[in-house]
Amino acid sequence: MTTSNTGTGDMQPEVRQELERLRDSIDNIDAAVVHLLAERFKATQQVGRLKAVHQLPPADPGRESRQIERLRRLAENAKLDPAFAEKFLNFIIAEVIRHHERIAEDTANAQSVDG
Ligand SMILES: C=C(O[C@@H]1C=C(C(=O)O)C=C[C@H]1O)C(=O)O
Repeated sequence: MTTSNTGTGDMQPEVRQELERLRDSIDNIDAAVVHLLAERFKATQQVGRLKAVHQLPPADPGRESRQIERLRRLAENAKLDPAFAEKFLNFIIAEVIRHHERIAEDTANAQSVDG
């Protein structure tokens, strides 16, 4: 067992209060991020269905490059590490492309069953 302080038990009341205030703010921001991501995925699911019906490819590398450039610029202006912003967007886009591949597969299977 270590002696390091990992909890909030033995903290001065002012420090505890400030920590709670900051953590409340972090919780609100995390909730906003989840809601924004949910909205983004709702929109990308619609793009996925549109692409599947019109037999367009799941990924669009040109669009992705433009988004990454734009997000890096926004990050720099907001004093956020642009490399982190790029990694974060790439992580989300990879998940979206997986969804689009699945939608394309399901759509193709449904069309072959329908004849
Ligand atoms: C949502 C799209 O599909 C893919 C996912 C993207 C995204 O999550 O922003 C961007 C380009 C595509 O690779 C799209 O083509 O707009």
